[in-house]
Amino acid sequence: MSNIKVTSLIKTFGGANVIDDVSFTVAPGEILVILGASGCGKTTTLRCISGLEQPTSGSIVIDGKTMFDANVNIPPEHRHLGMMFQSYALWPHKTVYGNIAYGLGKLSDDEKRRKVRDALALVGLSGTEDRYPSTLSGGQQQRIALARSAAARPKVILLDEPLSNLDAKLREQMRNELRKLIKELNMTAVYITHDQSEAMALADKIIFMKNGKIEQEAAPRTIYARPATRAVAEFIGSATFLNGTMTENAAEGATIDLGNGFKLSSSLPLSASKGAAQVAIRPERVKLSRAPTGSPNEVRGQVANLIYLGEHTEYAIDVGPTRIVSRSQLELEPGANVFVRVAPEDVIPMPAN
Ligand SMILES: Nc1ncnc2c1ncn2[C@@H]1O[C@H](COP(=O)(O)OP(=O)(O)OP(=O)(O)O)[C@@H](O)[C@H]1O
Repeated sequence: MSNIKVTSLIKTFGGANVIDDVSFTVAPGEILVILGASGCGKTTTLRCISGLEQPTSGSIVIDGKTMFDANVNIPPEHRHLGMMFQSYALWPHKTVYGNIAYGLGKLSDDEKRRKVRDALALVGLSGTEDRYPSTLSGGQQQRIALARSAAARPKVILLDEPLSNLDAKLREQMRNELRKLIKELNMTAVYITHDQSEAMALADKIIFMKNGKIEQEAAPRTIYARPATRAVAEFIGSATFLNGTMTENAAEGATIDLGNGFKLSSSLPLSASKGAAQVAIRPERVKLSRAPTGSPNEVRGQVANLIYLGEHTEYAIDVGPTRIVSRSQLELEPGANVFVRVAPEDVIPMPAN
């Protein structure tokens, strides 16, 4: 069962497919985050779901009802969606009550009052009906904006970078709160952002988009530990990419020879069958020691340079002609000899080009 089903979605602007055959589903109560660089098509996808943008082709089904296909195009106001967009700021000249009640449409005054009261209780701001947005903190305003989106109790809420106007600290606090509230309200959510840590913290599932296509769809942990492509590995966290020659490749794992006396084994198979191969390793997974530990994938290197970052130091280690980045708490000087190791399960195969 899914609450949102997008199938073969295409949107063309001026002859170019900015959404290029995108399909995904969102389960009831799930938070889907669409992540990707500016211009990858996130907003356009969300606008198609909301009905603000008309797709070129494809279909969109929400809660079992077809909202768009070749024969149907339900207008936004009849899709019963909650929307929280960056550009939908609160009206400064309306009270909290006025802001929330405005979106409720044609209801009796009593019903409106009840719904506003319920929505404010949900976000923990009961009793603020008569206040103006400017008398509330940034975080409280954000909660009012969510109350406004949720007041009609939509099953599905769409959020487009709703936290981007907040400062870093408040942003972090609000994203946790937002996730909690969406879960408490039992809403299905599609959230778009280009901030990877926001995506990680909020999502049950992440879709990574590039050039209007989905590069990977997976749980946050999987996206981080098993990025499917170089673009995903680069966007989420940082990584060193190593090229070598594959010497072994089986379902239980693979070995690539980096050509500097360092053979790296991976506990995952490589997608190529023979020849050149590429793997990625995360700096925080590259371990350093002054003496060898006897672990697999261990090699001697030399500290080329370092950046002290407080909780750890980022080292560039030269292993022959290969430079590997490591984040370590070890204190080493430039030029120091060091042993570098990376567990086979942390050697991530990249697709063959
Ligand atoms: N109305 C339009 N007319 C022409 N091109 C458009 C229109 N809307 C979007 N585009 C183009 O479609 C592409 C995708 O835009 P979209 O806004 O969906 O990207 P995005 O991933 O949300 O980016 P951002 O994070 O910057 O908002 C961009 O190249 C954009 O220039």
